[in-house]
Amino acid sequence: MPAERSRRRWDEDDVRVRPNPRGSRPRTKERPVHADAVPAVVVAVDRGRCTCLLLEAPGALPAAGAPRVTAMRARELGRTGVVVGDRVGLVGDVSGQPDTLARIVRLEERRTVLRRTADDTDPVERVVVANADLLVVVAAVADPEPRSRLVDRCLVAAYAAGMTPLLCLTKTDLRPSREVLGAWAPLGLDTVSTHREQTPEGLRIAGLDALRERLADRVSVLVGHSGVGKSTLVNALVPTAERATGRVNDVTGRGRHTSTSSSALPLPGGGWVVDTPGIRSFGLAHVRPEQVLLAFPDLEPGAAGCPRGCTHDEPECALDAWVAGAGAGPAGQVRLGSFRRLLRARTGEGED
Ligand SMILES: Nc1nc2c(ncn2[C@@H]2O[C@H](COP(=O)(O)OP(=O)(O)OP(=O)(O)O)[C@@H](O)[C@H]2O)c(=O)[nH]1
Ligand SMILES: [Zn+2]
Repeated sequence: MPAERSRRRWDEDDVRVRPNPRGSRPRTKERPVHADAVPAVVVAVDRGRCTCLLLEAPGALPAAGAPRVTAMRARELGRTGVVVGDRVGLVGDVSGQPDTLARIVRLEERRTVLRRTADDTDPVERVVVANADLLVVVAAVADPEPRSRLVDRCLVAAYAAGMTPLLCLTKTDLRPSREVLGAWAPLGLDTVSTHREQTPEGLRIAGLDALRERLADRVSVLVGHSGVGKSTLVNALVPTAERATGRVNDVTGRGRHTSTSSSALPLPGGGWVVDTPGIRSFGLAHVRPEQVLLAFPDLEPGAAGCPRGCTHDEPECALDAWVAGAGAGPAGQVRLGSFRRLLRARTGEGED
């Protein structure tokens, strides 16, 4: 009963977003009662205290060296939680001096919303990161073996969040990436790969340039199963991050370094990476078939003939006829298969 109640409460103030590939400017959700509020973005949340970076302009990305202000949510925001990536308005002491505290009086409407699922320790499905652009799905080609269902689930989470997915295959020094790419090839996913190599200076991660290019001037979130090399990547990308790397812990699914709070780290080349040590799975129960279909523009027109409320995975679904009539081109059948695989990945217990 309490879980059900809190979930409903959460849903009431939750922000609904539509995937917005063009990334238009966020609209203001709360009435701007505080005309003097200064724009900022939340880069870390720790027990109700938010570290915010002041912005030159409300829509801008923060500069790494922007003034840092600690702030608390004002009561007038109601129950709405503030998460990393939120764009906010601050009043009060915004000097950023030690022991000062500003107040968050405004929360801008979220352009993208990445959620994580309820779990044993927390029965409420929560927003983890707001306004991130790119979901980097990190999977190792080996050690640990790639888990296709988990990758599929991450992709669905990206589409549902309104974020662009990027597949990052790590450890290609252990096995050629083409051996594992087959499962995702029909999705036409943007993919990069990284590997470790021995240099006279020691071990280093190679292949980072392509990844850096994708991350530049965007806000990205790295997700992936424990041990795939996320911390190693973050350390290589953000030399000051110093995240602990560890062995795979098959029992807990976590590495040695576990922390529950997310934080955004500035990339030397511009842009931010959000480190979310807590995310191991996503809540996908809320994801509608239509949201996943948006990721398949070649199939989308075929759904015009579907019955109302079609799950797109039922005998009456018009997509089969559309594909059979070559409406989606020569790859239509394979694409439809991938679409339905992603739909099915939303539900059921298992791998993650
Ligand atoms: N062979 C090889 N090993 C790698 C590579 N990248 C990381 N590793 C190793 O893989 C192991 C796991 O790396 P981590 O960076 O800790 O993985 P993680 O995804 O952060 O894991 P958690 O912290 O448990 O979530 C470590 O022993 C790394 O040294 C790579 O490109 N090639
Ligand atoms: Zn249908």
